[in-house]
Amino acid sequence: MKTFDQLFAELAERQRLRPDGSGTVAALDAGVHAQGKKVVEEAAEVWLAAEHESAERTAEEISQLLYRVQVIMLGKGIGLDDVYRHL
Ligand SMILES: N=c1c2ncn([C@@H]3O[C@H](COP(=O)(O)OP(=O)(O)OP(=O)(O)O)[C@@H](O)[C@H]3O)c2ncn1[C@@H]1O[C@H](COP(=O)(O)O)[C@@H](O)[C@H]1O
Repeated sequence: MKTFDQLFAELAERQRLRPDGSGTVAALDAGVHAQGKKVVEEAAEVWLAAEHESAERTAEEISQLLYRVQVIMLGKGIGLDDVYRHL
């Protein structure tokens, strides 16, 4: 189990070290257009799961959405504090 902040730190490390086989590195290299499509896709899956599936399945989709949002943040050079100060 990990928190939003812990995942972000892990992904930032992937961005820095670029280990072979990292899906995050591939997603960052794919660019903002592909990253944005993934955010929209996962957001739609959250909505559909919330309407038609269990809370557990919905939570799983939400975790994937959070991951995709973090990829966008890293690609754009946005840190956690840049977002949190708007909350
Ligand atoms: N939390 C996630 C995570 N959530 C979602 N995903 C990616 O999103 C995919 C699921 O999304 P889709 O529904 O679009 O599935 P898909 O279309 O079959 O997948 P793709 O073909 O798009 O990869 C997963 O297969 C992963 O590729 C994630 N990939 C990685 N992480 C975590 O990120 C960290 C770093 O991962 P790597 O960079 O791969 O080492 C690790 O702790 C991982 O657990």
